[in-house]
Amino acid sequence: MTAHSRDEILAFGTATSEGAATTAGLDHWRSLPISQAPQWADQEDYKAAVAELSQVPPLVFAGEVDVLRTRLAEAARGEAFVLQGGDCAETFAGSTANRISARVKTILQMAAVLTYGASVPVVKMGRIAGQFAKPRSSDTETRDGVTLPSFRGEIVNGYEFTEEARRHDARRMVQAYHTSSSTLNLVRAFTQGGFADLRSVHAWNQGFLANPAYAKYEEMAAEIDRAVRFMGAAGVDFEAMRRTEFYSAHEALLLDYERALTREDSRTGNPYATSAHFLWIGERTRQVDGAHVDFLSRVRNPIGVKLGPSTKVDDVLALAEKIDPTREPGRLTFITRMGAGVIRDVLPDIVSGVKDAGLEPVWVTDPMHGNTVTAKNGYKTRRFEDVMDEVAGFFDVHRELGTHPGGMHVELTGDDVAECLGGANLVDESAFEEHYESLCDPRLNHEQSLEMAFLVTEALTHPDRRA
Ligand SMILES: O=C[C@H](O)[C@H](O)COP(=O)(O)O
Ligand SMILES: C=C(OP(=O)(O)O)C(=O)O
Ligand SMILES: [Mn+2]
Repeated sequence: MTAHSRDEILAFGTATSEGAATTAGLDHWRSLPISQAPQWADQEDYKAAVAELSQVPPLVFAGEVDVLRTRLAEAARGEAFVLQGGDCAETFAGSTANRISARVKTILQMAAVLTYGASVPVVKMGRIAGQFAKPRSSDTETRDGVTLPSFRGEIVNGYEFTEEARRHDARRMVQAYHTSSSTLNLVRAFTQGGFADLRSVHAWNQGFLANPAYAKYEEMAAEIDRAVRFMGAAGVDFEAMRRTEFYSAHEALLLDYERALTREDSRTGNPYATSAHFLWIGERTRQVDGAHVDFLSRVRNPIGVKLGPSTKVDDVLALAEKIDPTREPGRLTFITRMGAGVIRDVLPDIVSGVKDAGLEPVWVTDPMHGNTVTAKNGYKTRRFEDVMDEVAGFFDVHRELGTHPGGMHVELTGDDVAECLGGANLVDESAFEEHYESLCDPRLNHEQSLEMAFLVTEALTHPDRRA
């Protein structure tokens, strides 16, 4: 996140539909078909929550959001690489200092590997400080003959399998806001207060050096240390290295929440979603005439859209026309999540259709969501080799078409969990019982995340070799 002026902070007003012309359509989504919306149990609680959220301070500022758009424009041109990472579903209880710092540190380490190894600036973004709402394949879940509403993320209901916990409780939106606020406060402190200093690159390593990814990281950190000492001796001013830009992002699934946190930038009259810098539209809610696409087309934040294996080129062009009619650099990111088995077959038509239409979005790979399988013992999991194969397919397709592989979007944690199978320090199913913590999708653990960063660096520096 970048420094912002006092004027910018004061520049937000509550975005009312009666305001400037640009904010007039902010409630149009309410008249459109909507997927994955909760059914709030208590209307009074709902009204009170929305009223409260309409008055709270913004979590992010217009100036920061505008800078991020320019960074994404660089990634679209192939001048930077985007790294988005974090939980599938954040939790209130998991939003502790230790866990947040482990996640931020993991992203910083991966970014250091990419920046140092591939000499490319990395746009760092967390699925953090707001990633609380989950779309589900099924509205209900059945256990031992009992059927209850599915868990939809802690902003909607609780994970516990009881009728009370699974009720859609609008007061949770307020708790999600406050948890996002304290999380982002810590992220800002870490990334602006010296924790992200590249001179700490060594101190971020936390694992046993016998594990290959940690050993490799240690080697790289020693090289960076040497380079830093050399630059220091040569009189380089390190002040800029103490801080790093770090952006927040989540799926903009819960439109009640997003609408209530939208504010008008009084400098321009433009509406900004202030819940996060970057918002994306999920695979299940990207209908071009639906509520989510309509609402997000009206805020100034850079917008991502997930694209799954059934995506048609015409849908993609229609989404681009609706969300980015003026073709503003950095406005639009397509996050492809095809599945390792089909990416080489389905991605080329989409990318070439977009290229032929003269568009230049950021192309990001999400190698997680097309590769989910159920393990023999019932856990949702992903194989590290499938994840890496999708990344390799993504690089292959963009290399063949002459387009830019602009970044990756990964579900990961800084903790030593066992949720995804494989990796150099082999995780197998027997570890799930004790070390599977995710309430939704399986994440790469800390070591698997680092391993991925090394493999992707290789793909960026030697495009002829496989990731
Ligand atoms: O990230 C989210 C999941 O992929 C999504 O919630 C679907 O999961 P489900 O099939 O378990 O509902
Ligand atoms: C639900 C998610 O992804 P997708 O919309 O791609 O399925 C997610 O990112 O957690
Ligand atoms: Mn997920």
